[in-house]
This record gives sequence, structure tokens and C-alpha cells, in this order.
Amino acid sequence: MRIQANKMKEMLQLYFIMGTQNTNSVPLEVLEQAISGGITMFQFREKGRGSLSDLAKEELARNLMKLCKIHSVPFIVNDDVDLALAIDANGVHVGQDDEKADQVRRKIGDKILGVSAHTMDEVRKAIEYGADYLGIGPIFPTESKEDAKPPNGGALIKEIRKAGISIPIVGIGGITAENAAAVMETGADGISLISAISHAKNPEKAALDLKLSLLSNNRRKSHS
Ligand SMILES: Cc1ncc(COP(=O)(O)OP(=O)(O)O)c(N)n1
Ligand SMILES: Cc1ncsc1CCOP(=O)(O)O
Ligand SMILES: [Mg+2]
Repeated sequence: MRIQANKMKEMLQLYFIMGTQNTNSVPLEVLEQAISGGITMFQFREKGRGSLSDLAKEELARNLMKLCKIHSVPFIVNDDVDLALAIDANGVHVGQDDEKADQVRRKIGDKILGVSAHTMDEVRKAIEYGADYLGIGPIFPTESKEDAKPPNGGALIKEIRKAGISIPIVGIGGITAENAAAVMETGADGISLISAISHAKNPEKAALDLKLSLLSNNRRKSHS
């Protein structure tokens, strides 16, 4: 059965993304610390110069997924739908330059399907094709994605909500503990990020700080 929207929104709260190119540490150790710090979902995004491929990529994916399973953290594979199916991941994330979302939905059945969108037309198509959540960004400047589009500051998330579209949304791009609340203010259900955790000297504390910034924002909103 497809994931319920309220459950999806819980999973999107603090959505960590990492691959071997995003850290000089041991990816398994970074992920272990991020999980201890309270991330709510993980995406394996193995991309860029020097990234792993084939068996080495699959072996790392399986080891990272094993860690996620122990802690009941959903495991998403970026771009590589066949890898996600081969290891029975919880889902996949695809963008506009990847395998088309309608075809991916047919391949993955009821697994989680995340789709990146940069325009209202792409938003509507992603929903039609069966996306369970949208990744919208970059919100702020990012150095973790070479072909990132110009930052939009959350304007598209606001436009989606203004249009009365309630699909789960995660913001992405340059997000830190300092600007996380501003992302949530746009109407996002969560934040997704790479370097704020993967480049941190203490990834566990970095995740905790991000969680705290989200909690303090929730508390402020509930009192207003
Ligand atoms: C949660 C989330 N949102 C957006 C993206 C970006 O996906 P895409 O546009 O396909 O770019 P790459 O990440 O594949 O370079 C994402 N991966 N995750
Ligand atoms: C994958 C992706 N998609 C849009 S921006 C981005 C990179 C986000 O990385 P960081 O959190 O380090 O800015
Ligand atoms: Mg992609």
C-alpha cells in the first residue's frame, strides 16, 4: 500500500543525504552519528567525480541500508532505480533529468517515490505520475550539486501551498540549523541536506542542532 501523507511528512522532517563524495570520513560512521542525532530519513546519493559504481556502490548501499534498518530509518536511493529494487530499498528519488517518474512508479510498485520539481508544471506532472513527496530547491546556494539551478529562496514552496496543493514537500539546498526555520515557514514539511551534517566535525551534534531548530520553530508556531 502507498505511504500515507501524514507518515511521509514525519519521515521528511530531517532528511539526510550523503554519498562517498560528501565526506572525508567513513560514510558508515557519519550515518551512524547522524542517526544518533535524530535524522528521520536517509538518501544514498552516490554521484560526481570519484564516486563508486557497480559492485562497490551496491555493497556500500547494502551496508548503509543495514544500519538504517536497525534504527528503522527509511532508506532512499537517488537516481538508481535498479539498485533500489536490487537491494529492496524503501524508495527512490528522481529528478527531471532522470528516469521519468511515471515509468519509475510502474517499476517500484508501492515503494516511496520522491520527485524534484522546479516549476508548477513539473509539480503537477510529478503528482500525476504518483510522487509521494516533492523535493523543492535549491532554497539557498549549494556547493553539493554541480548542476544545481539558481536558488529560489522557497518561493516555489509558497506558490504550491498558495495553490492549495498539500503533497508532502521537503526543501533542499544550502540548509543549516540557522536557516531551517525559514524553510519550514514557507510551508515545507521538512528539510533535506548534505553538507550541514556530512561536513560537520561532529555529525551527531549537527543533526541534533538541526532537530532543535525545527522543534523550536514548531513551539514558536504553536504559541503564535
Ligand atoms: C530530497 C531531494 N530533493 C532533491 C534532490 C535533487 O534530485 P535531482 O534533481 O535528480 O538531482 P541529483 O540529486 O540527482 O543530482 C534530491 N536528490 N533529493
Ligand atoms: C541534491 C541537491 N538538490 C538540490 S540542492 C542539492 C544539494 C544539497 O546539498 P547541501 O545541503 O550541502 O546544500
Ligand atoms: Mg537525480
